[in-house]
Amino acid sequence: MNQSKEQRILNFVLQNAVRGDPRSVVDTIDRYCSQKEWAMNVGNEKGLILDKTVEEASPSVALELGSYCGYSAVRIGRLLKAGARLLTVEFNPQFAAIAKQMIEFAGVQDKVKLLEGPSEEIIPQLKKKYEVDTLDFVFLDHWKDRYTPDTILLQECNLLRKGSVLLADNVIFPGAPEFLNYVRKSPHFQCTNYPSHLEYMEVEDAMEKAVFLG
Ligand SMILES: O=C(NCCCCc1cc2cnccc2s1)c1cc(-c2ccc(F)cc2)cc(O)c1O
Ligand SMILES: [Mg+2]
Repeated sequence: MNQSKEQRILNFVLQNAVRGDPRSVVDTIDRYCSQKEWAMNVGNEKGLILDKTVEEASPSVALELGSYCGYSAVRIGRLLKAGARLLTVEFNPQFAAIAKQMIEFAGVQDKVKLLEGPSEEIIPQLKKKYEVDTLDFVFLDHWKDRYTPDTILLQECNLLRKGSVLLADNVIFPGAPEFLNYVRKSPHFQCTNYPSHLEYMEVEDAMEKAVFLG
């Protein structure tokens, strides 16, 4: 049975990156996906916006929706302070298996926990099953039409506190127009747009930061 693209990306990392070195894992994935096969990692240009937002938020508890191969989970995990943790959610079992191995190879498995399942099932379990009080940082990178319902669900589940930072990928391409409309019109969010480009391409894209005001 021939390999999936995601398996080829993981194998390239296992053979070319340095075990326990998150930076080398991130750089190696970017090298493969810019030179060999495009893949929907957040990439290095938007990755720098992600880095700055995470460093500014300095989260104790972070959530990622959409793990894919684990690129942004490793990118976020490497920046977390001692004792801080990232919960990353993936619903595709094949992608989840790749992401788990990527996270372990990078050496961030003590800070990053991968949860398998759809976001609308996992989010309501975060408080009781995963011992979350509130989320300091949320990276939205899953189905673009789930950004808005899941942002509403996070509020309904009392998972956001004054100052919680949401960062959404792909608000221009593939696009999340309904999410932009929702957070920019809501009195409960302070929004900032970060123009960028689609990973590994010269196509316009952007990230949107939405800070919860309580
Ligand atoms: O779809 C994208 N990401 C979501 C896929 C994961 C689905 C999930 C649903 C779900 C539900 N619950 C929990 C976890 C999860 S994970 C995506 C797509 C492109 C793209 C694709 C074609 C193209 F030509 C140009 C860009 C670029 C990107 O940066 C993306 O992020
Ligand atoms: Mg994305």
